Amino acid sequence: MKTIPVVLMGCGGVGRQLLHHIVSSRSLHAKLGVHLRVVGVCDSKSSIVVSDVLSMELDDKFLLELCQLKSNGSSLLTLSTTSGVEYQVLTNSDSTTKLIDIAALLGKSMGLALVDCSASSETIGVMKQVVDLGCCVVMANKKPLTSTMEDYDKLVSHPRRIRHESTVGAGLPVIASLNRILSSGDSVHRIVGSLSGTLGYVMSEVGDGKPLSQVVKAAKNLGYTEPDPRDDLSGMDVARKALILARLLGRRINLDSIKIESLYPEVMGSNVMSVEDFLDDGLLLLDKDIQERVNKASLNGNVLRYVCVIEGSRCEVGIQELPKDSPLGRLRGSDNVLEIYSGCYSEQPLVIQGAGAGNDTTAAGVLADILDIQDLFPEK
Ligand SMILES: NC(=O)C1=CN([C@@H]2O[C@H](COP(=O)(O)OP(=O)(O)OC[C@H]3O[C@@H](n4cnc5c(N)ncnc54)[C@H](OP(=O)(O)O)[C@@H]3O)[C@@H](O)[C@H]2O)C=CC1
Ligand SMILES: N[C@@H](CC=O)C(=O)O
Repeated sequence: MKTIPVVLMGCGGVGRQLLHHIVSSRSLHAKLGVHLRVVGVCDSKSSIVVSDVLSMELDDKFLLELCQLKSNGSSLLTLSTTSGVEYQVLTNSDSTTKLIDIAALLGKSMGLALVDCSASSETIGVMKQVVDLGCCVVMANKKPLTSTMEDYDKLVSHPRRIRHESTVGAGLPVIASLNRILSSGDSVHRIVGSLSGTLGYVMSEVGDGKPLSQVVKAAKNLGYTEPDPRDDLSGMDVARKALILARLLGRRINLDSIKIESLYPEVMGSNVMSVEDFLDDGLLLLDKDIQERVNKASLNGNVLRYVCVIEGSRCEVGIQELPKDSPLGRLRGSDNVLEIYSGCYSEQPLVIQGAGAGNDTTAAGVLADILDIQDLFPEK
């Protein structure tokens, strides 16, 4: 039996769903000869860590209680459990030091998978250090890989120990497929796709005549959006995915090299209004403009789609008018589609399509990534 010690950073929609998947997959994992031993869980303010990371785990009862607490909107600091687990609660200032200590201890013995299901840039420092300490990192969070080239180079310096399938297309096998193509020596010359579950859903719903202000709220309730939906509507979340793909193709570029079209003006930015004000008031002001664009496209037999194009030195994300019956035009709901053109796929692209957002599919992608690195962990 292999045991994979896991520390989870972020127990929001995706992180909690991951813990649920881990708990409900116990018997499957036992058959596969692997056990995921969760030794720590962190939120934005604190961390909970077992007293002895070499031998103990946060048991399933504890993990489910923790999920319940977080889904009620409480901080980990307020957890009181009926499970008998011995654990420590650390505040933010002590959490980083503790995580590094754990990584130093486990990295050279039984290994550690540090899983980033936060939406924060604050995790980058600790992620880089644990990589140096011989640990594995698994990410749903796009921010570490879209930081500076220096941060990126450090994070990917041990490719076998990093997995980030869910950063692009949620649970879809985008990164794995691209890595397979690239490792065979095939060269990818064009990627075009619809890479946002939120914007895919928004575009197909406003195309059906629903107001933007209504469908963005629905996308948030369905778990498709980033914590602040403006990260989706600004195009920034798609730009991050484009950057991750472009860097995978070997382009040494940063976010500021990407042409990005925003669906809202700067006066509705996060430095001007709160998320609540944007959702309640700001969005209403955008309804008319988007509906006019939808109607104009419709007169030409077209629909609006938010498209990512990576080709040569071109890397851009924005709204395009496309024929209703094109692969992107036919997309519905939160589905993503990605067309990859390469030497082997030159006339007809390799196409990857399916649900591209949602806590369930994203967490499933993260869990599959953790299992994918099991060979790096010793048999017990
Ligand atoms: N939802 C989806 O469809 C997809 C999401 N993703 C990515 O998954 C990630 C998580 O998304 P989601 O679960 O929806 O986001 P949520 O906002 O629901 O959860 C984020 C969690 O991260 C915690 N957090 C914030 N800062 C830190 C920090 N510095 N250290 C540790 N934890 C921290 C938050 O803590 P607190 O509870 O205290 O606020 C919260 O628990 C995002 O990066 C997103 O881009 C990727 C693909 C698809
Ligand atoms: N907010 C993102 C979630 C996945 O990355 C999206 O809508 O695609």
